[in-house]
Amino acid sequence: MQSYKIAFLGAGSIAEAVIAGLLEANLVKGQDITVSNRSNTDRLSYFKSKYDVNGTHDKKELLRNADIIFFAMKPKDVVEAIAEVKEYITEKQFIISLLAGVSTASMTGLLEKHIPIVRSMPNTSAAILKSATAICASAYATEEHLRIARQLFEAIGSVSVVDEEQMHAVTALAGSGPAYVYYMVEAMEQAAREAGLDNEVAKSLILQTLSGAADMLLTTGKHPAVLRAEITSPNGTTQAGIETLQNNGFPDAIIKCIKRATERSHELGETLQALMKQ
Ligand SMILES: NC(=O)C1=CN([C@@H]2O[C@H](COP(=O)(O)OP(=O)(O)OC[C@H]3O[C@@H](n4cnc5c(N)ncnc54)[C@H](O)[C@@H]3O)[C@@H](O)[C@H]2O)C=CC1
Ligand SMILES: O=C(O)[C@@H]1CCC=N1
Repeated sequence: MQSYKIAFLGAGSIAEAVIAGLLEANLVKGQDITVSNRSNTDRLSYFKSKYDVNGTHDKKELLRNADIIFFAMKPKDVVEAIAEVKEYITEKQFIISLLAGVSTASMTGLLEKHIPIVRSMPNTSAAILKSATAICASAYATEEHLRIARQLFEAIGSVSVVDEEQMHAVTALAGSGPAYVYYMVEAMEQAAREAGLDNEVAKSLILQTLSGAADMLLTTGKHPAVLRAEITSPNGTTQAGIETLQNNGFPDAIIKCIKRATERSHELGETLQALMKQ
């Protein structure tokens, strides 16, 4: 891949996961990445020492040589962030937005110029090259911008190209998705503790079970219901467990969870639009 100078506006969890992944994949050199945040100097020092990237609070300096600018602040902070940097961004650069809920049209409105934007939704598994990322292009992004973004995200996981309206559901499913799995692991660990299992033994059993199940889905191509049936002996332990999940609304809770997170993504975008009208 051609070498690009990359700037990050925001140095939080997702910026770190993406940077760690890009460096691990050897796609970008640390010295070609510059990171900025609102004011936390310790956090920039952490990035510099851990990843050998550049850090600055000087937004002009950050953007001067950047080919690609990652937007990685919270949605509520994007108005202030764009106000601070818009005079330094040119149409020759392009933005990769990681923001949940925020449309490329809103960002273009705030930028007041036709900067190409590729809206993206990775997840924190980017750090180990296992992100499930979806991307879409703004009205001013070309196939070439989409191709470059795709290449970057393919180095750190899988990439799906979607319509922008679908980004809300994508965010609920895959952006937030790892957190739901971690929550389930927390519950499994608690159950193991209550059953008197040694913590280390329980952890090893749970993690191998999860990773084995994910690999079974990936490698066999079988429908999850078929794989589930293969485990469920009539009147056995699995049947008893699954019935308990059903009686406690497990499928319904998961469906509601993803619907509510999708709705929340819409709300984040609407809050920003209301702010822009003020
Ligand atoms: N955490 C996650 O798993 C994922 C988060 N996202 C999106 O990424 C964005 C960041 O999320 P996190 O990393 O979790 O947040 P975070 O709170 O960990 O980091 C936000 C960063 O933005 C910086 N920031 C705030 N205002 C700024 C400004 N005006 N200029 C420059 N930097 C500024 C903060 O100092 C901080 O470094 C959000 O929009 C979120 O929707 C997307 C995919 C996954
Ligand atoms: O919780 C959030 O809003 C962000 C978006 C996807 C993951 N974290």
